[in-house]
Amino acid sequence: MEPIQPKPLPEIPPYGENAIDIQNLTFAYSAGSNGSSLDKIDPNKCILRDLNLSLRKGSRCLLIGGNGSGKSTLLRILAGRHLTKNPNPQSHVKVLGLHAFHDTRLNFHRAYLDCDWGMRNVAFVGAAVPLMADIPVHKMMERLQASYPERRQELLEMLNIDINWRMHQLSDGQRRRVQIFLGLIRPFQILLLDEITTSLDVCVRQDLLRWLVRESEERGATIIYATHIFDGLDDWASHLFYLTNKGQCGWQGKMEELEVYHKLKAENHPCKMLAIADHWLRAELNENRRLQQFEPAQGAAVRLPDPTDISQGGYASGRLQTDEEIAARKQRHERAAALHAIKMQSMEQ
Ligand SMILES: Nc1ncnc2c1ncn2[C@@H]1O[C@H](COP(=O)(O)OP(=O)(O)OP(=O)(O)O)[C@@H](O)[C@H]1O
Repeated sequence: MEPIQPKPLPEIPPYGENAIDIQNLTFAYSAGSNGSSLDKIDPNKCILRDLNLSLRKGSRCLLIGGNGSGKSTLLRILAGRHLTKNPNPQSHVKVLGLHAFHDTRLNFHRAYLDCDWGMRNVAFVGAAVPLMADIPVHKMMERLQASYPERRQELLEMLNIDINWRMHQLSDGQRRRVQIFLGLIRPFQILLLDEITTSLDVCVRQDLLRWLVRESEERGATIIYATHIFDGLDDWASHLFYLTNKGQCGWQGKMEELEVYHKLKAENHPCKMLAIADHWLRAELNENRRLQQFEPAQGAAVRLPDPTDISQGGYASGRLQTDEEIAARKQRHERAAALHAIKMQSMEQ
C-alpha cells in the first residue's frame, strides 16, 4: 500500500484541564423524540441521573456497572450519538471542550468502538453489509490505512491481522480485531470502548491493553473503557467510575483514592478489580432480589414505530413515538372503525 499524506485534522481550540467534562447529566431515551420537548424528562424513565465526570488528558477510566445500568448510553452520549438536553442550565457534556453532539470536529479526534459493528441496520442502511462481504482487510478504509502507514503496521502486528483476510471468512474474534484495527488507525485524543474485548483471545487482549496504556502515557489520549471482564485490569486504570443500577454515580475517582483497592493490594489479592466490581454489584443484586426488582429492559422504554405509517418515516424510521402520537394514532383507528361500521350498517339497510 502506497503511503499518502494524511489530510490535516480540524484543530481543537485550547480547552482547559479536562478532556472529558460532564456536568449534571440526566438522560432519558424518550425525551425529545418526535418533537416532544427535550426539556421534559420523565423522572421514571431516566437512564442516567445527575452525573458528573471530569477526566484530565491522559486518564484511563474504567466504567463499571451492572447490566442495564447505562454504561453504553453514557458512552454513546460522549460519542455524540445521542443529543442530550437538560432543564438544568448548568448541565453540559463536553469532549475536548466541545459540545459532544454538535461539534463535528470531534469526529476526527474521538474514536468509539462498540459491539454493534457490522451487526445493525443490514436491511435498511446497508452500512453493515460490506463488513460481512467478500472484501479483504487491505481494501477497507484504504485512504485511512494509507495515511498512517507506521501506525497501521504497528496495529496489524499487535492485533495479528493478515491484510489479505476476507471479511466474510472471519471468526467473531478476527472480525473484532479488524474493527479495532480500523477504529484505532487515526491517532485519537479520546477513545471510548464499549465491551469490545469480549471475543479477543487472551494474548491479543493483553497486548491491546498494554498498547492503550502507551497511547495514554505517550500521546496523552484519554480512554474510557466499559467492561464486565476484569482480567488484566488490576493495574490498568487510572480512574474508576461506578454507575449504579439507578443510573447514578456510585463511586468515582482516582484508583489510589479507593480504600478497598489499597486493602486488596496489601493483601496481594489476585483479582482486585473483579473483587471491587463484585462487591458493588452484589450489593445491588441482593437489594434487587429483596425488592424483587428487575433491570429495565429496552421494551420498557421503547414503543416500536409503525413501519407502515408514512408520517413516522416508513420502514426506514426506527425512531420512538411520543404518548401524544400514540393517542392520535389510536384515535384515527377508532374513527376509521366507527366510519366503517356506519358504512356497513347503511349497506345492510
Ligand atoms: N435505544 C434505546 N431506547 C430505549 N431504551 C434503551 C435504548 N438502549 C438502551 N435502553 C435502556 O437503557 C438502559 C441502559 O442500557 P445500556 O445499554 O446503556 O446499559 P449497559 O450498562 O451498557 O448494559 P450492559 O452491561 O448490559 O451492556 C436499559 O434499561 C436499556 O433497556
